[in-house]
Amino acid sequence: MPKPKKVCIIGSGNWGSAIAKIVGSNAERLDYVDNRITMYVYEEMVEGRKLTEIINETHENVKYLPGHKLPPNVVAIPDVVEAADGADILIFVIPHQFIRNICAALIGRIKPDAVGLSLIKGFDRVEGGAIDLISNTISRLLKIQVCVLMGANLANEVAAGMFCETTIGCKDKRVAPLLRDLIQTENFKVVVVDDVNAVEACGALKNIIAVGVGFVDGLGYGDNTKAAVIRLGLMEMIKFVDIFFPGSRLSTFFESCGVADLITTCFGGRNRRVGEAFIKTGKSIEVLEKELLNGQKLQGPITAAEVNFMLKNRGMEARFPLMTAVHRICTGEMKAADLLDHVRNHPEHMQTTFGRCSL
Ligand SMILES: NC(=O)C1=CN([C@@H]2O[C@H](COP(=O)(O)OP(=O)(O)OC[C@H]3O[C@@H](n4cnc5c(N)ncnc54)[C@H](O)[C@@H]3O)[C@@H](O)[C@H]2O)C=CC1
Ligand SMILES: O=C(CO)COP(=O)(O)O
Repeated sequence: MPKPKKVCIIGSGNWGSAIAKIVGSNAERLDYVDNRITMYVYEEMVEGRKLTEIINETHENVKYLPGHKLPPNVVAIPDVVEAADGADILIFVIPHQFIRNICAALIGRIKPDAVGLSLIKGFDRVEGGAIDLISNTISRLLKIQVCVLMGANLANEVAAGMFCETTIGCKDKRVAPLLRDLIQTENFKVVVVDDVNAVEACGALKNIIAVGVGFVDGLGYGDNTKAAVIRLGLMEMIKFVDIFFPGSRLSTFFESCGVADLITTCFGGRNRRVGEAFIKTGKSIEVLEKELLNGQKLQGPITAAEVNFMLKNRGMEARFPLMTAVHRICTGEMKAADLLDHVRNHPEHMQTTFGRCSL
């Protein structure tokens, strides 16, 4: 009988805690998974007590997922090396800006045959004026295989057990069922596809579009305008994947990680909410993140900056007017009121089978 697989969750924010609830309870019934799930918690004081102590005593992440009990087999650990010690499966779920520091601490300290599963949405700036997928960065630094999980998964709804779907991107046919069964529940349905790059790129890019949709809401435009911006955003996502991840499949956009995640984030996500508040209050993104999110981190504006970094370096900003406008509005380079002018002549509007009217 092989030894049960040890699982470590690296991250304990809103999504990290929701996924800990699922993985902890699945571990209790799966005989090939070790019952003890370790969860790395970035230590902080909450009302005079350490967050790890609160989680381990009350089984609730009172700061990032209040109102939901974690299974008692989920153990909060403030040291990432200790949490990951001996783990066969490492679930990465931290805001993407912290991934390099976390990996730096783990280099040479994890099992060489461990498998990673990244739930992280964002990109990493790399040499040559480019950006890379977070899973590639983890894989490169830690020298392990890294699969991804992305989907229309607002954490609070998942934690409440409301039905949704998700997408795992995994090329390894032996690993895929293991990850699926570790994550899947009656109300959290997993579809596995092997188009890993597209799955992850969708998850990262939709956060930029959601910020733009927040601007649309803040400016008081209607639902038709919102739908247009979502559609143009989707077309830019497809074009981005087509250019930078050739060989990806269009069908992946119809999985939960694609259109569905774009829709849910553009209606119920933090990026949309902060985008709207940015317009209505005139405060900076950084200030609003602090004021509205109670320690949770916004991914859209920094992802917009990462994408723009590469598009600018390659002279491709004009091909992605919506993503470019979102970045420029966030940084104050462009007035939000000019958003629609920027997308009115979107390349998508030039795609017509008919030529100019000659009547
Ligand atoms: N919240 C959601 O509904 C969903 C989030 N995601 C993605 O999951 C990833 C993680 O997001 P959440 O769990 O929502 O986190 P969060 O935004 O709720 O919480 C922030 C987390 O970062 C930690 N942190 C703060 N400073 C840190 C540092 N210097 N080093 C390491 N950790 C630090 C905090 O302790 C906290 O756990 C992101 O990429 C996000 O886009 C994906 C799907 C759903
Ligand atoms: O990724 C998400 C839902 O799948 C959450 O989006 P927000 O970060 O905008 O809340």
